[in-house]
Amino acid sequence: MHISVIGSGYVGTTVAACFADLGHEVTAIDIDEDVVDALNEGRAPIDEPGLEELLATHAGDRLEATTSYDAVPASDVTFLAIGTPSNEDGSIDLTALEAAAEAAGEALADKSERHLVVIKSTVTPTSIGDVLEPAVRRGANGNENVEVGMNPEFLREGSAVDDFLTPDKVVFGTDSEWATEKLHAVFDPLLDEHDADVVETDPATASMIKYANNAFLASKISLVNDIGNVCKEFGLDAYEVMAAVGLDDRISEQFLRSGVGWGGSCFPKDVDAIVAAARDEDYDPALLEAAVEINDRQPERLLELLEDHVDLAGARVAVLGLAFKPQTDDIRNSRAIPTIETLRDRGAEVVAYDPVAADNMRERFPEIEYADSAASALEGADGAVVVTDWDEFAALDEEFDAMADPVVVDGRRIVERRDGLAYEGLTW
Ligand SMILES: NC(=O)c1ccc[n+]([C@@H]2O[C@H](COP(=O)([O-])OP(=O)(O)OC[C@H]3O[C@@H](n4cnc5c(N)ncnc54)[C@H](O)[C@@H]3O)[C@@H](O)[C@H]2O)c1
Ligand SMILES: O=c1ccn([C@@H]2O[C@H](COP(=O)(O)OP(=O)(O)O[C@H]3O[C@H](CO)[C@@H](O)[C@H](O)[C@H]3O)[C@@H](O)[C@H]2O)c(=O)[nH]1
Repeated sequence: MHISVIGSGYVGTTVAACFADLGHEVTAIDIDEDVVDALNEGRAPIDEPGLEELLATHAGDRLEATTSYDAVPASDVTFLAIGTPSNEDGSIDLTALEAAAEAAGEALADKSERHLVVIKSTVTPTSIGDVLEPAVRRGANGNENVEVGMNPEFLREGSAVDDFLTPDKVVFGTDSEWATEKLHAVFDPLLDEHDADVVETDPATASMIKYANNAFLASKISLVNDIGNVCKEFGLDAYEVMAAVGLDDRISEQFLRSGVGWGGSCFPKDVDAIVAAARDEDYDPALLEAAVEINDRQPERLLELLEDHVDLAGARVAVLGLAFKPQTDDIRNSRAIPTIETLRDRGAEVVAYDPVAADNMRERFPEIEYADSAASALEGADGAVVVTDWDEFAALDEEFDAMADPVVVDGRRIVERRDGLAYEGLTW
């Protein structure tokens, strides 16, 4: 099958490389020439385990990249994997996706066979019916052969290839049996190798499934953080409590790690977008609003615990971990950002360390100091906070002895407690 994938970011590149690996002929389309050149040379424009190997194997053979939409009508199915960022009020900004949808439609205006355009981006339930399908139809000049469907993506950064190739479920949101069959033809090579549930529904429901999924996971972490804060007040260990709670199959042991909260390019943006979409319909989703509020509060609680030991004004504070989670250099909505902002507001001198994300954070905070190891960040510091659970922080030991005052507040339960170190866990 020939598949065109429009947008070659985290999702588009992973999806294009994996489709090629599953035996499809794939054309990746992006407006960014550097991205297109990288793909054609078999290089990954983003850092994801296993992606470079797939691109090196299939580039120039089953996978080609271009800036031109000419490949769209030549393909059987087109996927749109364009960013859907937030407007100031948290609502979804469809500008880039709408433009790409219209351009895909234009490329299909003269196609005489049926063609399926699949939205892979995360979009609110009314986006397809109100904005994206009309954009495709406008571009296609009313060509009845063009149909629009939805196939949300559940991969995580840092394990994108593996997540895509071994999903728990795939969701097909379509308006016709023909479109559902097309999506089966795309995914059957994957489903032959890997047993996943297939959910067949309409495009709006498929869109909502993606938001419900992310809203549930983000709220699960906020609930765990709320319970964790309560545990801390009672002097109890939230990890011991939640390990037992997670033995209940209805709850599951995953996503029970309490701490400084959730960040990244998806949870904050997607929870904000579905809250804004619900408010637009005159419904206030109280639990989701509370999930955001609890998440916003955790960095403040981290620093309150530090203030029990250190007067922040004039203190030198080491911030360990800048990425929104380990195994990535992505700092988007990292909890390190409000942590550093508040430290600076309170007059602290910040020295930051991350194994890979420091360059990205330097663009956000050029004025703070960046250390090239955790050890040198800790040297002479009056206090330290842990924001990202990088494995290397678990090995820190005598490095704490070089602090002016060995105090650490751990926002991820990664540092080992030991004698001679004033250790505070955020929720334990
Ligand atoms: N990043 C994730 O982990 C993840 C996971 C699941 C779903 N999603 C969703 O998938 C969508 C895409 O996210 P992403 O992280 O891959 O975005 P991204 O910003 O990494 O990539 C988008 C790409 O689209 C390209 N582009 C923009 N306009 C274009 C146009 N008109 N024609 C062709 N290319 C164009 C950009 O140059 C960029 O390379 C979003 O809706 C996101 O919420 C993301
Ligand atoms: O028990 C946990 C698990 C995660 N996190 C935090 O939650 C955030 C998100 O983590 P994760 O879900 O691993 O990363 P993402 O790459 O953002 O993936 C999420 O967002 C994607 C984009 O929508 C979805 O496709 C994925 O299914 C969904 O897990 C990070 O800040 C983590 O530190 C916790 O605090 N505690």
